[in-house]
Amino acid sequence: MTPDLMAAGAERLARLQQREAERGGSGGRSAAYGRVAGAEADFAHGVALYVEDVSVSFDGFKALKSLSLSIDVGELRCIIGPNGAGKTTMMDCITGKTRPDSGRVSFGSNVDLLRLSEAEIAQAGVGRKFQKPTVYEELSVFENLELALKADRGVRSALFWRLNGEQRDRIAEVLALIHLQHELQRTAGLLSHGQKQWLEIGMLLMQDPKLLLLDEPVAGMTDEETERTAELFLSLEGQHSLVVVEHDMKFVEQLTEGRKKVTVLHEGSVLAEGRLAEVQANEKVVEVYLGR
Ligand SMILES: Nc1ncnc2c1ncn2[C@@H]1O[C@H](COP(=O)(O)OP(=O)(O)OP(=O)(O)O)[C@@H](O)[C@H]1O
Repeated sequence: MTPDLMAAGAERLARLQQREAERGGSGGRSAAYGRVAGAEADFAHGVALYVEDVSVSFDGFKALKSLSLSIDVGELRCIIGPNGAGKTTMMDCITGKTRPDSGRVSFGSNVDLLRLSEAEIAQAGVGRKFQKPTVYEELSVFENLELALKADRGVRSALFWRLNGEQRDRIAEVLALIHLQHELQRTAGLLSHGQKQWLEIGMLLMQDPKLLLLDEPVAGMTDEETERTAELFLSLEGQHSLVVVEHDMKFVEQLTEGRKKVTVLHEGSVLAEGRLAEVQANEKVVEVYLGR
């Protein structure tokens, strides 16, 4: 990128941040990208996330009932289940959007996520991707990734802040991972739906989250985009723990490669866990999915 383009980008970035500051901050949006020291998780036991005995009610309706599951460091876990099973509520509890009535949610063996705010949870290294892409449409692909690095800086320091070589390398690496290396100057609003989803995942990756929660990431994607997304997630496995909530069974099949564990949620708790073929043959699971 030329110095002119960079200066123009920085100005637009500053205007955008100014507008957000005037609106009272971007809340969860910037919170999702800032990273602070303080809540360092301990992964020595090989577990990235523990959800233990979590229950949530909404006006007496039990959305989660003693839900327990754990995700290993570097694991890619698909969570499936019919509509209303509690998948989104579970993610909301992990990310601090919903407070459970009881139970425990811990990041690594030591960070009690129930005591942290949504912003602190993001800062501790838990990234969340909602179903709808939420990139900054008026900024370029590059600027979106740059912003993901700068989000924890004030407007003035963001304006005068320049990327160092390592950060440029990281952006280049992420651009290649999300297949947008040839689109870096393209305005994000002009990208396809699938490309916007990848860009948002790229923005999360800029903060190097230990745990990534992805809610129906391939909804609305073409078959080719879905395939590429599976490749992307498989390439992230090992370096990050990924929890993927998905209804698209072909995609789940690609991700699990015939051997990984899948969790089936139903009526707020775990109905079955095991390899995809095993849970698909499970009578209770078949019953729940009957007619789907
Ligand atoms: N804020 C809320 N107030 C009342 N009920 C809620 C609230 N949020 C979720 N529910 C209910 O809790 C249950 C679980 O919802 P949730 O969205 O977690 O399911 P889900 O598995 O994500 O479903 P889907 O696959 O359709 O997204 C549903 O019956 C839903 O109607």
